[in-house]
Amino acid sequence: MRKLVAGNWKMNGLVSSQAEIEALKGLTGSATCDIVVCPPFTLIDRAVERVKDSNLVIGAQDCHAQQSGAHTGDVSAEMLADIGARYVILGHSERRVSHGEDDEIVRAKAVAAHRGGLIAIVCVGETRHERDEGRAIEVVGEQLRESVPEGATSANLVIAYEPVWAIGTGLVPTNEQIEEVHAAIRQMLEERLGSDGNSVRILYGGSVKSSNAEAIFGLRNVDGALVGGASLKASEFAGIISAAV
Ligand SMILES: O=C[C@H](O)COP(=O)(O)O
Repeated sequence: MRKLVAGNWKMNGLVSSQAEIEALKGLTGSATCDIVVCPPFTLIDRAVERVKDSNLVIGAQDCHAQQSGAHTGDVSAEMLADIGARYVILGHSERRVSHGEDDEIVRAKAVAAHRGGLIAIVCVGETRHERDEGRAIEVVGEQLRESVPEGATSANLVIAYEPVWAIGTGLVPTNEQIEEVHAAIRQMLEERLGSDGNSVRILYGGSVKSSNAEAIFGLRNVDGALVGGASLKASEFAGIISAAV
């Protein structure tokens, strides 16, 4: 399966940061994977213009479940599609924790993403405590079952497995731990989507760097990465992308 490497800039980036996208274009012209950059809302419009005629596409980090209405401060999937975004990250643990987003909200947002024509990158992952209790697969399974909407297909859905304890910490699960969870996700996707579940890309996220990317991409059922901090610097992100063969 062709790999997908997505960069989540989180709440980072000013207009001047567009230079990183320009640099990334120059460094990834011969990449053999799909590449998505998800800057903050404020930069999406400009970023879409920048990546025209390149192999980069632009995504967003969230969307509202409704198409329009009295939702101060929110942005709909249709608005994102309207300015050229192609993907949207949903259910990131930073939103599940600090914005109280539960699986039902994530599912409603995924429905909205599909309605708006966006590809939803749905994030799942256990906390340290849940892993220590031996509940990682149970927790991820529950999130997956409840967050993935009817109508999901390999064309409009990507799953990102992000153990909460590995995000921004420099800690990475063992190869066995990653393979075990990704295999469980694959099985659940097959049960849910039939043979098409085999074609849904499952990304790993959490402290991915150019120095560990090759090993992670070599694991079974790892179809790419969702990269946070290391996506902010074009040269480092390009190093990850070049490992995704
Ligand atoms: O969305 C990306 C993840 O939260 C991973 O972040 P990180 O690469 O900084 O650990």
